[in-house]
Amino acid sequence: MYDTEFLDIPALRSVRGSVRLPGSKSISNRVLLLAALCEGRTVVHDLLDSDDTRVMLDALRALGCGVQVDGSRATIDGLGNRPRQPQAELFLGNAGTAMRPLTAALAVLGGDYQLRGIPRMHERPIGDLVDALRALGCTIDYLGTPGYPPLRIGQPAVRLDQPIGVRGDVSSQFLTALLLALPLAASQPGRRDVVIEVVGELISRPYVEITLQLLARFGVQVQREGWSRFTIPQGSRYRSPGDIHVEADASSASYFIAAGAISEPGRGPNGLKIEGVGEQSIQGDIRFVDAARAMGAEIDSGPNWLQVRRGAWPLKAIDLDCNHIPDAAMTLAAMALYADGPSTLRNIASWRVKETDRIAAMATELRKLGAQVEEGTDFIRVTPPDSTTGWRAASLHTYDDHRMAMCGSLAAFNPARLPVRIQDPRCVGKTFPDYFETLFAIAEPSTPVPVLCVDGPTASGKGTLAAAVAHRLGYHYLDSGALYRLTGLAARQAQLEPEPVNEAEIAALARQLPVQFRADRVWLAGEEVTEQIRSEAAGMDASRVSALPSVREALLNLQHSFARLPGLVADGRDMGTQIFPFAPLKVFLTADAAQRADRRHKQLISKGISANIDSLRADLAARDARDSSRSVAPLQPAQDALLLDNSQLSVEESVDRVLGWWQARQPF
Ligand SMILES: Nc1ncnc2c1ncn2[C@@H]1O[C@H](COP(=O)(O)OP(=O)(O)O)[C@@H](O)[C@H]1O
Ligand SMILES: Nc1ccn([C@@H]2O[C@H](COP(=O)(O)OP(=O)(O)O)[C@@H](O)[C@H]2O)c(=O)n1
Repeated sequence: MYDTEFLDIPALRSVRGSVRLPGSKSISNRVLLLAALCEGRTVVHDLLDSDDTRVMLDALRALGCGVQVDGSRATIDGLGNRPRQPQAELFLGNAGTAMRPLTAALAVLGGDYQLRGIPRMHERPIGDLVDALRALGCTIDYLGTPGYPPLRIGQPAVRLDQPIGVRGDVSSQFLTALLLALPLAASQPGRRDVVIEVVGELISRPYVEITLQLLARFGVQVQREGWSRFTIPQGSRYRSPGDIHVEADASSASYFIAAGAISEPGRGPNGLKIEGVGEQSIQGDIRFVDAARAMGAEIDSGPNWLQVRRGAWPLKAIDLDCNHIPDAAMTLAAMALYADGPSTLRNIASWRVKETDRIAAMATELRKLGAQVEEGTDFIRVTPPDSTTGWRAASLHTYDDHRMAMCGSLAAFNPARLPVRIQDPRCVGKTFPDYFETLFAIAEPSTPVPVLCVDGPTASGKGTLAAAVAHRLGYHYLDSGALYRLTGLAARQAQLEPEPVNEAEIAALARQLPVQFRADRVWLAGEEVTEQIRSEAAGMDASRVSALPSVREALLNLQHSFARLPGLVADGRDMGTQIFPFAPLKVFLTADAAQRADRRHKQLISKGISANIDSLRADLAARDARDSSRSVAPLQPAQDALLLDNSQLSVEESVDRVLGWWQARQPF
């Protein structure tokens, strides 16, 4: 997951290959609650690991439920009809799929519970559900603004003699919450059928369909008359299905369906394969497939997969009632940027009470990209930017809304080849923590991947600066010196002196270097050598092998392979002059020699490596001299490099200076 302030996505041309998507949020949280409410053990497979599922798991633990998570598998030991903790304070973040059903279930079961969330959760209405539960005899108090969380739940005196009325036109989650909670009441001895009547027209019906299907998997068959009356038969009781698999998230699939539909056709005919969900999915958002087809996408499907490629181009504008796919419809708004005219998405009033006011947010952000957008209480109309002159490079605000961030990324496929900035990219953690990594793994950029080079003499602080800048930008990091250090070590291990007589053999080793970088650690042929290559002796060997032209040549492809989406910060001696000559920013970092020797001395001592300051100064001078005077790729600033002498600067000041230069080169 990108935990950066923003993420700059270079212009993208196409997607190809295959993606496996994380489990559905709606199914994951429903299944977790159902598993907690029944007796016995349920093993949940392919569970989504995200902010919203984590708050649900934490809540279930707080209620005394047995919860064990191992990767994407969770083992839940259910509570039966009674939480083991009669009193608890639950923090539910911004997860509507946790807040609403837990409110209903706990209100029916009774106890002393407080349910809270982040500030936005306290602005998301819950009054209709509370009204329905109070009419049923539940005790619920508002702890803040009436009609909104936080809530306090007490002991109920449940009455089932009347049908329970609930509004269906604000959020279908209220009905879902009652459907999940009321089997607990129906299972009590002597109780009667429980009848729920929906007041107003029910929106987002497919989500209710998911609820009904999952209730059936857990042993409760709800009878439904149209979409207005639901009966839970007397004596209904939750029974664990034992094992249950969560489908991949159909809403998450929508971004990749869209990407496949707008992706330039590649060399191969097949487009993008999406695994984990097929057209027969129980999730309502799978109907996004029809909308995408209407816009021109070519989509094939099998039992658990979709295959997408571009069909009509530009896409065909649509005018669609999106009530049945409220979440995935946001993706259509992004696809509308590539259509042949204005597209109108109707019946989407529920967007206004989601993670943010999504109609207003979408209108504001799409306008930044150059689209004309008209919004009403329950519709949005998007007129795309002119494909040759209308696009703008934009920094998109994401409103702590995962879908705004994922939709925004689709603007990177713009024909003007402009990058797009996604602010606060970590908000995708709500449903799809690795969304951007997944996108980058299958996307091809339409312009070279941006590279920021930091070159300079030994111990000037290149590695420190480059790694920090990479971290702040969410970019990959290449420590090219480590490759020469590794080559030096490989030569030693092969009993080869780092001398010109052995040049061909050392170059052969460098070409096949069995190296792996993971987190901050380095492996050579399966052996961890992170510390070993940091000694001054290893540095000296590196300097010697690096003077051999065929060794430099042999390491070229490996270095280029680090330039991957979304970008790279590379440090070394010749990043800007030889390896990435077209890099948009090159920094030549220096500090005076005494300072550098002193820094290196402190650095080695702090790592527990003994060092002598005098010999360090001498080594440093020798290395500077060799690196600067060698015939190939001598250490020197690129013509277009910016010089930074950090003798008097702290690390943070150097990082801020370089980020400032980088920002000045961005179009937003
Ligand atoms: N601007 C700076 N001010 C003070 N110390 C620094 C600065 N930059 C780096 N250092 C320290 O100097 C040492 C050498 O830095 P390093 O990044 O390993 O250099 P290089 O990669 O150029 O050999 C490290 O201990 C680092 O913390
Ligand atoms: N791009 C690069 C990086 C390192 N090198 C060589 O590899 C040696 C070790 O590089 P390094 O960056 O790890 O060294 P320090 O700057 O940390 O001392 C340097 O002394 C250079 O001779 C190079 O020639 N070209």
